[in-house]
Amino acid sequence: MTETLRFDSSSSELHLLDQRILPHQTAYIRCRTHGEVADAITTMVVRGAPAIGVAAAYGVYLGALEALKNQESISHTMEQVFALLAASRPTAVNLFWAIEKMRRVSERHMTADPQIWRQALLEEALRIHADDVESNRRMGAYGAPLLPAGGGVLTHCNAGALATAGYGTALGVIRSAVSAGRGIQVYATETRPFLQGARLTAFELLQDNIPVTLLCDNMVGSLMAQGKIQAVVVGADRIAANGDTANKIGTYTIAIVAKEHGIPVYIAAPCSTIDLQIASGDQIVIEQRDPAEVTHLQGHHIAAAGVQVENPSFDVTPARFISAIITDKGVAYPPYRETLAQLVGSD
Ligand SMILES: CSC[C@@H](O)[C@@H](O)C(=O)COP(=O)(O)O
Repeated sequence: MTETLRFDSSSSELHLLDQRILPHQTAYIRCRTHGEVADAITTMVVRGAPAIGVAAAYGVYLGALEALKNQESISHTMEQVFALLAASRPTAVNLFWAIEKMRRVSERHMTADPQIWRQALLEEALRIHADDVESNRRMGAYGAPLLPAGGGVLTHCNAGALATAGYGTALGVIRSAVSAGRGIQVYATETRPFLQGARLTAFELLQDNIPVTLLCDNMVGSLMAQGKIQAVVVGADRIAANGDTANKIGTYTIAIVAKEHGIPVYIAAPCSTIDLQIASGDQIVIEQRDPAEVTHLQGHHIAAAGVQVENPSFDVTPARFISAIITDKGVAYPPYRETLAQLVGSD
């Protein structure tokens, strides 16, 4: 699989696969400053909750290198670094989780020799990166048995290797089920307006020789009614303490239609996506993106000029529509307020 991101320690550059131009071109953008990383997150060069978190961790490290060259105090510069990265996208909690982890390491080593402080930050970013791949593989192993052998499995957006440091969350579960020989048929929604399904999910599954059938977003209900879908598995950007889950816009609609048809809906996400600080999905900030993403398709203006546009990037699926949450520490079932707290607190 094409690498989503890689850090070159010798040149201190973060190489990010430019996901805006996939699948037609494969090119990497090099980030040398925390500002370049923040910009790459905002402009969707890198996207997907776990990948955003990993990129932000390296962004903090690049900010630390800038702080060492600065005349201003290190702690003052680092506050600016944390703030800029935290403002890059609002919904995926993995961003804030990774920044917080980096902040703790920074504060712990602040009084040490500057080179020891710098090295500790690099090691933490590398650890966050490596742990993400491991946690996806564990999630895959926990989730694969839930998928129906020989059935149709629908996924939405891209919760794959491209949305993480590797292997994927929802697509990791699908990959594990395929490896275990469960013979599933994968259906991917197109995922307007950014087309993560058509461009990214289709690309990465085909790269792995996993057959996938593409659907326009508005075809989901019809396929469910025809009996072609036996399970839904998607990722998450933020899961509240009660299990309410923010994910790519359209997940809510899919979950309601799935419930009507008696089809289970599984969320696959690492514990770093669970935000126990918020009681319910009402408190999740939903990112509003540029109307041009809706009025234009690959740079072509397709909508009537002057039309008003809504472009929320995520929606919240209430916990009652979610059959189980597959995490890197095991599978949580309702009542989520208890089971998620137990999983997050466990070793
Ligand atoms: C493993 S990725 C989980 C989610 O981040 C994913 O489903 C999603 O909604 C991505 O949105 P995006 O706007 O492409 O960052």
